[in-house]
Amino acid sequence: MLELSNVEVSYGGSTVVRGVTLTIEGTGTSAIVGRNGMGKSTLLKSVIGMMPVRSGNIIFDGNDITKEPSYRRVRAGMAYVPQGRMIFPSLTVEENISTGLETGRYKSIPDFVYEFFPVLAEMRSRKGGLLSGGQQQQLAIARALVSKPKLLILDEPTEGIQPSITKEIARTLGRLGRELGIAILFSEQVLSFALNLSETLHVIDRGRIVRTAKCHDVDVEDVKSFLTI
Ligand SMILES: Nc1ncnc2c1ncn2[C@@H]1O[C@H](COP(=O)(O)OP(=O)(O)OP(=O)(O)O)[C@@H](O)[C@H]1O
Repeated sequence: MLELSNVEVSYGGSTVVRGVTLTIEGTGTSAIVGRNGMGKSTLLKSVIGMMPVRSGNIIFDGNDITKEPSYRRVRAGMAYVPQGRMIFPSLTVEENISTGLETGRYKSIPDFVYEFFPVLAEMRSRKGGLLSGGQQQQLAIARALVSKPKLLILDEPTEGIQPSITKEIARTLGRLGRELGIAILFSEQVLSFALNLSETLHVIDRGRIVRTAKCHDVDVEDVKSFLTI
């Protein structure tokens, strides 16, 4: 579904993603793990089109989208949940989710969104800024779902969220993948969350993918050595 070949991304003269090549299958869940500042967010931003690539190619669903603007990537079936969630604090839950309807896949919020996130149904009239971190994360995922994505991209979904809630989010994301057939690609620093949710693990270190493994036979100690300072 998604193929990155030799992707390089720079801020000015400083290259932070260095020759990344990876493939994401049409179903299933893949994690990119790495320490702070290793290039996870920058890599995901280049996939959704918020950062231009300096060289390399991105193929999505058989089409070269390397030069396509973000809105076309969303139309083609990608959705993105940014780090820090970026919900609109002064809009209600329902209004926040409705901003995702602009792609036109659904005319109104489909029922399945509230079925996956019942807490959002209870709070649909509450302002987004009054929600807890975990509820805001669910809101950001719900907003991404109404564009009917084939690939859901999440940047550090556990950041700033209590462990008990991250377990619930992992369960819900797993269900979304299985029941709606959405492929999931996310970045993470919390290895337990990544192993719990994903089938394939990629380790990023100083802008390079240094390990790729199926989660069931990953060498956990080896991966941990890239996550600790
Ligand atoms: N807007 C920017 N301008 C210049 N350098 C940047 C910018 N954003 C990120 N960087 C640098 O690029 C490198 C990779 O950052 P990036 O945010 O992609 O890492 P990350 O692995 O997602 O880390 P984090 O967990 O902190 O988000 C870091 O050295 C960072 O300082």
